[in-house]
Amino acid sequence: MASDRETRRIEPGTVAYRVLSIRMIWFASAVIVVLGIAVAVWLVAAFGNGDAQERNQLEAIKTAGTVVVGTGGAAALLLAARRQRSAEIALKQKDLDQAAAARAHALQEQVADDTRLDATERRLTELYSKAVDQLGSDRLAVQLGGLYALERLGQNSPDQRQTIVNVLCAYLRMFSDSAADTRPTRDQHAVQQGRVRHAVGEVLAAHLRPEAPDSRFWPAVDLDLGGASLLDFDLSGCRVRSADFRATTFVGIARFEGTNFTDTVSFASAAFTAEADFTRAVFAQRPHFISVSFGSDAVFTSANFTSGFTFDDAVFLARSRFDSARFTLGAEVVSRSFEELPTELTRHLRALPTRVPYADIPAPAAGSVPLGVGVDRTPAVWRPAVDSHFVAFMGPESGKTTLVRTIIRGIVERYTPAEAAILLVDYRRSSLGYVATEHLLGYAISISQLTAMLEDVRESMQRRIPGPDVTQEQLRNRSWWYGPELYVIVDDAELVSRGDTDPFEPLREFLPQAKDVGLHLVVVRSTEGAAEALEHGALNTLADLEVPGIVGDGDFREGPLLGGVWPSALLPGRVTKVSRSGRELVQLAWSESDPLAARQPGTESGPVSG
Ligand SMILES: Nc1ncnc2c1ncn2[C@@H]1O[C@H](COP(=O)(O)OP(=O)(O)OP(=O)(O)O)[C@@H](O)[C@H]1O
Repeated sequence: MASDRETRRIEPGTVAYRVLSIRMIWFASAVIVVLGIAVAVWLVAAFGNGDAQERNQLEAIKTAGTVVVGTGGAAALLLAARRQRSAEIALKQKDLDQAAAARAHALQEQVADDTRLDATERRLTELYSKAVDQLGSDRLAVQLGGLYALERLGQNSPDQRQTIVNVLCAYLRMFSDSAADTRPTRDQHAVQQGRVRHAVGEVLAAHLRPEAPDSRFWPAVDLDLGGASLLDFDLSGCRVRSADFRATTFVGIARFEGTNFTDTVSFASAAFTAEADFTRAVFAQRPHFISVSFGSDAVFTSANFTSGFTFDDAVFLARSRFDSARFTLGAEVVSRSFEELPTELTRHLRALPTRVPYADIPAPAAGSVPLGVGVDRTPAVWRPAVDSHFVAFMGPESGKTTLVRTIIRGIVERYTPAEAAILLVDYRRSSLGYVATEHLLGYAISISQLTAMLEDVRESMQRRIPGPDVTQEQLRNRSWWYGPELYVIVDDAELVSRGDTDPFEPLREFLPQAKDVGLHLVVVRSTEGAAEALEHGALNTLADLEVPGIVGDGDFREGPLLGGVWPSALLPGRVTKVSRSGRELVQLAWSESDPLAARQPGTESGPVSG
């Protein structure tokens, strides 16, 4: 009760009011009843006789009574008004209380939401960390489990997709040794990693295809695969936002058929070891193909370059197809064949003629044997006085014998028989009768002939080894022996050195000191099995000596053969020439197989057999 009398302390915005007590109501009622009885008794006693004066007095009393009643009515009205006001205040207070309760409820919900979000985030982080751990496991099943857990996470949580794609790209970037990727391996760990990488590539592509079923498409994804070695990469039909393939090596066919790049894309310094298929690809921004190397066919048929392109210093080792491709020239969109495009678009694009007649090669410096022409049309040469030996790896029907003949012709044209003697190893007899000059010291078509010849060579080389009495002056002038330099030239070397048999073993010890003894070994062989062959025998010594050579047509799976250069599907005569000074794209010289004697009148002689 005491609290009823107290003025309630209410928050700002609420109204303070005093409550009428029950005791006060009883007291007022009793006073009124007593007052009424007293007035009635007094009226009867004072004015009961009815004369005029008493009537007047009674009237006055009635008036006074009326006034009193009126006052009471007014008081009642006041009370009613007060009651109304308090009811309204109560209503208003109720509203305010309800609003406060609603606010408190909203706050509670917010806290609950935050807690829920925290829990979800924690769960996601746990799942994510676990999946990433699994991906890094040593066991295939665990790795694949981690990969598919990440995929599910991305599928269920759209805001996590880019992060998950980044993780997958980072995983692929861990493998950058493209040479190792081509070597056949029995190492279980490497085989397992290959499977996981393949699966990662498939998961990425599966979520980048707009027509993927069940809302599996992840839009607006950026790819960062710079520097990676990607095996049989297939992004065909995908739509990605930006893509970074700088210095990426594509091992095996790279498929970008119908791929839509909606933002920037760079293939700068990338290497395609096999075919690159960009048929119907769409490039919304200008793609960068600066210094890219297309080891095999580059197909851009019906591709759409909506903002032009940059192919500065790109190297096309094989064919490039741009038929029906669409380019933007200024404001104009054109669809022309690549050859018809203005040079400002194509001026940096390097291409070589498909056939260069030997006679068209500009005369090289003295002592240089011409091989063909480079992209700038300057002669590509072998300088026997500087680099004693030379190796060439080329595919079937790609110009091996033509190269052998070109080298022989270069030697014959530059040196007299007294200066250069040729021992030609030609099991296929492709060049039988080609060297009809005295330069030809021997012509071996079988292992027995070759073995006997090489034994002779070994003996004569032995005699040329500088003895202890050779002076420094003699060493400088190489004047302690006289005779021609010996060029041992081997065509189709894969037929000669097979398995563990290497007939050139007797020459091996002389290869490092070739300049002292005047020995040159030229090995031309098929790219098939070349990586294996480089591990053994004389070829292995030549590889250790980092001799110059060429890598041409062949299966990229052989891996890099010389100076990190891979064989790839190339046109006949097209090769990469490798030397200590770098690599050069070359079209080898073409010439008919007329015997050299026809050009060397007076020096004619029959081929010398074993
Ligand atoms: N430098 C070249 N430029 C253009 N085409 C060439 C060149 N060399 C060879 N070819 C083409 O390749 C064909 C095969 O040439 P070549 O016989 O020299 O190849 P190969 O590799 O020795 O063949 P094989 O595998 O039978 O030994 C030639 O008939 C010619 O059409």
